[in-house]
Amino acid sequence: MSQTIVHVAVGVITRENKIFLAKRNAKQHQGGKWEFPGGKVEAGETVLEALQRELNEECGINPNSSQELIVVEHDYGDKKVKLDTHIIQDFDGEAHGKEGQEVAWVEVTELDNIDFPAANIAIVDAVKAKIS
Ligand SMILES: Nc1nc2c([nH]c(=O)n2[C@@H]2O[C@H](COP(=O)(O)OP(=O)(O)OP(=O)(O)O)[C@@H](O)[C@H]2O)c(=O)[nH]1
Ligand SMILES: [Mg+2]
Repeated sequence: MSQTIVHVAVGVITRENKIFLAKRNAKQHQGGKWEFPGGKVEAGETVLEALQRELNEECGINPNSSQELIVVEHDYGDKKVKLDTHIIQDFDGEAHGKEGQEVAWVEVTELDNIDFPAANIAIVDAVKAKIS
């Protein structure tokens, strides 16, 4: 049976060679793993609108600009996702776990040691190539 692809806006929030990560709630898909904040693009929304909304809801920041980084499609078996990933260097507000989630600022060089969902391997490679 063919599955719908879930379109996700993902934000790589960065400052001084560090990246802001959040831990996924145990009950969520890929629960307990670390993620780049973001979420599903809703009907009638552009990716950038979804990115703005999700980063505000989840981390309390408002991006002033963003750059496209990579689009990753991945099939988890139980779910197919398309991660539309953007780098955010310029933002207002102090990034924090607004929904009570665990968060961390991690050096780019440490990203290889983080427990991410499988789809994120390609994102991490793109981040390392772009920021060092
Ligand atoms: N935000 C985010 N989602 C990711 C990443 N990697 C990855 O595979 N995903 C997958 O993308 C899908 C959608 O993301 P999400 O669960 O954050 O969506 P959302 O904020 O709208 O959540 P909700 O459904 O709990 O309201 C999930 O299946 C999640 O496992 C990542 O780095 N960041
Ligand atoms: Mg989310």
